[in-house]
Amino acid sequence: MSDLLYVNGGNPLKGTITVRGAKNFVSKAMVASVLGETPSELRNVPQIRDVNVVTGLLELHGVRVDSDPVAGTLRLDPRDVESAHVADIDAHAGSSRIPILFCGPLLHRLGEAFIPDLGGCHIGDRPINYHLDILRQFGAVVDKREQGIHIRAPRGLHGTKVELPYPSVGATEQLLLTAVRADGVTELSNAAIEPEIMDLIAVLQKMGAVISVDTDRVIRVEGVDRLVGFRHTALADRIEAASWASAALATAGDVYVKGATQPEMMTFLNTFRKVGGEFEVDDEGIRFYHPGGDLNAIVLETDVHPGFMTDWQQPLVVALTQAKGLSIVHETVYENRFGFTDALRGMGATIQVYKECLGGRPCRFGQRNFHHSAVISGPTPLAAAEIEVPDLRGGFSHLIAALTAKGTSTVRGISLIDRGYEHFQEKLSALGAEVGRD
Ligand SMILES: CC(=O)N[C@H]1[C@@H](OP(=O)(O)OP(=O)(O)OC[C@H]2O[C@@H](n3ccc(=O)[nH]c3=O)[C@H](O)[C@@H]2O)O[C@H](CO)[C@@H](O)[C@@H]1O
Ligand SMILES: C=C(OP(=O)(O)O)C(=O)O
Repeated sequence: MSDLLYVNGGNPLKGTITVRGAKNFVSKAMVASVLGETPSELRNVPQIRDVNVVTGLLELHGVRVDSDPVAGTLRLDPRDVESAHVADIDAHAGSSRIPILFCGPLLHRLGEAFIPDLGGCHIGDRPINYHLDILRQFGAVVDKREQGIHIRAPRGLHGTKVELPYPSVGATEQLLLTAVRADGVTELSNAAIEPEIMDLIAVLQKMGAVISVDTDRVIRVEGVDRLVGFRHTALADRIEAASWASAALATAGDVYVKGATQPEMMTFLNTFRKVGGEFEVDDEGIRFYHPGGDLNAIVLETDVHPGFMTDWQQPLVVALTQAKGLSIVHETVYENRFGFTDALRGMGATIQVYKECLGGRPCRFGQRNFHHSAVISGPTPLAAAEIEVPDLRGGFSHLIAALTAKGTSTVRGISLIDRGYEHFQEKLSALGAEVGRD
């Protein structure tokens, strides 16, 4: 199928779509299954490319994966991991951020692992130094090689005390997936506590792990000798839900997101309301709509949970181009997440990016050369354009811009969006958008 989408914009998105399990949880739960002695079952799994990539990695390592994509169920049987001969790991290098999380489970199962270079969105340098430091603290020996890292644990893995310099999601997950079967107690200070991490902890607890989370970002894990499989229904994708909410706002539409849940979206909902959007929560999902009249400019800072998620930022910025006045957005999680605004400027948006920390407290990127603050002046009509998708959320943001603009836009590279948005073209059509491929 062509990698280009035609979007005839200018009409409000209206209707109902469904979101399923969170990309940033499902892939980690799939990795956790390797730690079990018996098969696991994961439900509410979306059909997205990251799930396919992790399925490929698991199969490579001898995990049998049976999937019912329509029902959204995965059965993961790790009983043959020890007998797998991994010769072809490069096949999946570069596709996602997940390979690094195989370290702990594979060290426990096999005593060694080869991890290819990571992929994921190009929104900053995205080093893995915290991951490697954590693994070394557990007693692993890490050799950097040309196309990845080779890691071994000749003397086993032992509980340790770690303080993260920054509450990294991936590094917290690395620690959890390694500590659950390490010898002794592990304590992590300054841990990330995103809802997807809490759901991973729930999965590990079902498997037999002993993990406690304090209110001060301290996680304690008591290592156990064996873990079993889990049965679990993935929490909803709060990033996808917020993306559709932003699309509803930018196009002056009305979208009911079935499956969206309030507790994980509290911070987004507060911001959505301040911008002038309205929402109604019920037992099945959340209705997001533009009530008419002007939208309001806001000052916003992205942060780790419970702050405003960085992954919500890019779609919302498109809606802010339609708000009255000057909005300020300070991106404090990634140093390079405003590249997508180039295309918005080309469509008529007034957005300036700055190296300074605007609008709030200074962040890690302040005294350095990163354009990590944006000032958006609106409202500005957007004009149809030819756009190239830069990354997952930036790509969805470009789609929203094309839907907001009158006329026909061409959006290239849309397969990047498949990594995190299930059936997005069908969903757009269900909301009345005029979209098509050659
Ligand atoms: C697959 C997945 O779940 N991806 C999510 C995960 O990414 P990911 O787990 O990669 O993000 P992290 O929370 O680790 O990154 C946060 C910050 O820490 C820095 N850092 C991280 C690790 C490290 O070893 N060294 C280091 O300096 C990063 O460069 C970044 O500036 O959390 C991010 C923050 O909520 C989300 O945007 C991503 O959607
Ligand atoms: C940055 C993202 O994902 P990843 O970490 O998989 O690149 C995202 O989901 O927006």
